[in-house]
Amino acid sequence: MWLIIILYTLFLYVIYRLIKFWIINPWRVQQDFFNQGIPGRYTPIVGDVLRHRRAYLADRPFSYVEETSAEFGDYYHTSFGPFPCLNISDPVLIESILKTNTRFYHKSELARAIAATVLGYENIVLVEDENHTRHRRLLNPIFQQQNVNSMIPLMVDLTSSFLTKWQIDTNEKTYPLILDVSKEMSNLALDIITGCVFGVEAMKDIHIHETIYQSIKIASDEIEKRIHNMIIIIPILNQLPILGKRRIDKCRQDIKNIVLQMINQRKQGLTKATCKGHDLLDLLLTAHGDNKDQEFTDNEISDEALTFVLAGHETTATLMTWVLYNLVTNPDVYQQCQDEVDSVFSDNEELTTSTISLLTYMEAVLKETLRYHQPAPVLFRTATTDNTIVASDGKQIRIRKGTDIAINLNIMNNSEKYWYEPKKFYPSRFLERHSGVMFPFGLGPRTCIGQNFAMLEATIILAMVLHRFRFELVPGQKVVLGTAGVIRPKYGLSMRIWPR
Ligand code: HEM
Repeated sequence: MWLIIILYTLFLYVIYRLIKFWIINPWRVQQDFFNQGIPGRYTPIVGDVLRHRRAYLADRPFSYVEETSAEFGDYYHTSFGPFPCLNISDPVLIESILKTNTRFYHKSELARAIAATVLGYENIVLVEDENHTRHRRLLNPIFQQQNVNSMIPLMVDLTSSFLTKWQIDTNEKTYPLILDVSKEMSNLALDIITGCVFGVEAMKDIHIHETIYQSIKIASDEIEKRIHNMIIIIPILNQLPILGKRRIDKCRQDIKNIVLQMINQRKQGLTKATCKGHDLLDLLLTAHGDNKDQEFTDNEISDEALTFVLAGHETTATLMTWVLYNLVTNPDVYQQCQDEVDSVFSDNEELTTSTISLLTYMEAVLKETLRYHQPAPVLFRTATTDNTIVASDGKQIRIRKGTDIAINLNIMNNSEKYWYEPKKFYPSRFLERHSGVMFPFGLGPRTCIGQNFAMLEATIILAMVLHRFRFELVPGQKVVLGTAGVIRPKYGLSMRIWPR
């Protein structure tokens, strides 16, 4: 009898917790927003998940956010399943969350669930508070401009050997090549980041190369599927070894074993960096800030190395894919960029810090692409404590602990409030005085640590690609923004390519 009562009570308790989690909590948070006069929409249980999904399936993934922002403005509340969310695209609020009040905000459970699937929790992307400060203090020097600049020859070599794959004998009349530049840029960015992190010698080892490449590709595909079927946001279920989780765990373990083996070999002096200065693995092995006791353990080094690869791979590949698209769809811009590249290469010049600094229009093209097709368009945070933030119109917003914040950077990038003719791809705005605001690499203490690296890499790739090849869009294809953390084209991006 007692056993039945206990089981029954337990059952009621579980039901109560579920109702509290799925219905009562989101309702309370959203009701609180309504009471403060903040616009928004409350849909019990599913929240706006179905609206997101409909927009994605209709090949207009951003239409949902665009339409909702147009309806409610620069701050409004919705929920994503059981997660109540304040959506913001107001620069003052963004600065408040990412910079001024950063101690009240952690990475959101959703962002954590996605990143931790492959990276685990002990890496710079996911550690919080003092632990993050320690990681950042040790890692910041690695990405100082002089260290990054010392990798220019390596980036040039890696890009050059990748591009030989596009160079076939012209007599074969096989041109134009028709390639999915989205895939090509993904492979090229992976070559560069793995070469710069682990060294070219290590990546020439077929076993290492295949394990890392295959594991990253399989894990990324599985994660993308788990984002779209929403399994990734469902607590407990997302930990079960089903729906790709087992495959992802295996990839994670395979990469980890290889990276630990590489660290061991580097420590024993069996391998060395192949660039003029140090590669990122060297720099990680010697990172100890002011205090030797603060050095990273091998496990941490392995996690950080993999973090650089994952954080720096698809982001840069996405930027390069959209920059090529923006060039071929804007012939005047393409021509101006091409002229600049040709003038730099005219005297058989090589790419060095000084020749790269001459590519000012190209820099503007890259910046305009970051505005127009921001690779990481939405950042997520969760409030760790009740607090109040103030919007640019002076409105005070009380945020309850546990509320998610979706920072819609792309809405701000495309808003007439901040940009002149935002729907136009117009790189020259970055050569003129402009009052636009954008944060393509985030803001505050968690701003992208690899941004110098990324901009340098993007400039080198674009300069070399334009110097050697000519591009045209394959007509008639469906070019659609995809969303899985970064905005790669959903159906790829086919281009015709000729040597110059
Ligand atoms: C165009 C290329 C890139 C873009 C658009 C980009 C964008 C971003 C953004 C927006 C953040 C902030 C995330 C947040 O606040 O939630 C970030 C963080 C980060 N990025 Fe990048 N990134 C790029 C390339 C790279 C590269 C090449 C690397 C490494 C070599 C890298 C490593 C990181 C790391 C480690 C963090 C976490 C920093 C922290 O939490 O302290 N990123 N990135």
